Amino acid sequence: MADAAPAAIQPVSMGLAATDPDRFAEELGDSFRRTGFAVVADHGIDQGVIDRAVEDTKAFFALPEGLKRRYHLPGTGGARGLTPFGVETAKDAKVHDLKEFWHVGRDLPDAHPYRRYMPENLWPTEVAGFHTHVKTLYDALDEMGATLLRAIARYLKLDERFFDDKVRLGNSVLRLLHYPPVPMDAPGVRAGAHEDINVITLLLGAEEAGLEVKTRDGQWLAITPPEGALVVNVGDMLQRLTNHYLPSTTHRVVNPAPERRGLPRYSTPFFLHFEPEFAIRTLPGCVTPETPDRYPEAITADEYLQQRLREIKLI
Ligand SMILES: O=C(O)CCC(=O)C(=O)O
Ligand SMILES: [Fe+2]
Repeated sequence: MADAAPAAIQPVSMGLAATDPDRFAEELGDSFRRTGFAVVADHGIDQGVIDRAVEDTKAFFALPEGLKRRYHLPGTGGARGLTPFGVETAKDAKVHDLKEFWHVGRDLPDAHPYRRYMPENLWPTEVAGFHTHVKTLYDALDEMGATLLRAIARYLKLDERFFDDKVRLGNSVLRLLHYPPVPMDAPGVRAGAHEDINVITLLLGAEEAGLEVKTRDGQWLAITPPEGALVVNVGDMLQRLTNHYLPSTTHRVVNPAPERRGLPRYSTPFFLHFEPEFAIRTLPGCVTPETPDRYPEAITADEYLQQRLREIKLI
């Protein structure tokens, strides 16, 4: 008999974070522990902030190819500006993903010691509001991420502020993604199966179908968040820190059904990272006789990131 369809991921209400933080931490953490993913309803980020950034994203990607390419800086790992269609390839995949994207990172003063990890942002001058609107969304997601990490710290029985100083100047990146319409004979998928490298990912825009997560028993489960919800998932850095107590699960974006192939898809994952010099060392509370430490060697967040970017052909 075929396996039963896996149960959809139940939304967790962000409102609980203020009224009942223990329950919020429990519901969020249990969802992560089961699937590596959580769906967060009523997240409180102003819809206008999201809409303005998404409109400007659409306007940028509608520009002529030659103009857009002026914002591609080869050899920088795609950390800022445009990564054109046909570059990113999921680890071990044979064909590239069907997407192009723009990366925005943290703004730091010129003389800041972390500037060697976080180059200056690029801003397209062709779309008037882009800089202000996209930066506003970056800041909102940065703050939301810190709030979610307090709940995760609570779930892990750490001091609630454990993550605060480890992510305050994190090398976090907002990715504005455009998946163009998919021709019937296109090789590959919008985004091949992969795990995220970072600590947690906050994803807006997954209401348009396509995102799927691999369950423990190997089935693909469609993520179908209610309108306006935020999808959050555990990345490899948090998986490593927690000795796999919180799993970083494989996910992908499949091509649309034939009747929807003519439509583009836009989404905006925020990859929340640690500060580059933070040493990722297994949390003692996540090591037991049954689950010995998988990572006796610590690694800095930046070293780990560089290793992984090589694997996905971004550097
Ligand atoms: O577009 C999406 O819904 C997910 C994108 C994703 O998984 C990624 O860019 O890492
Ligand atoms: Fe991803």
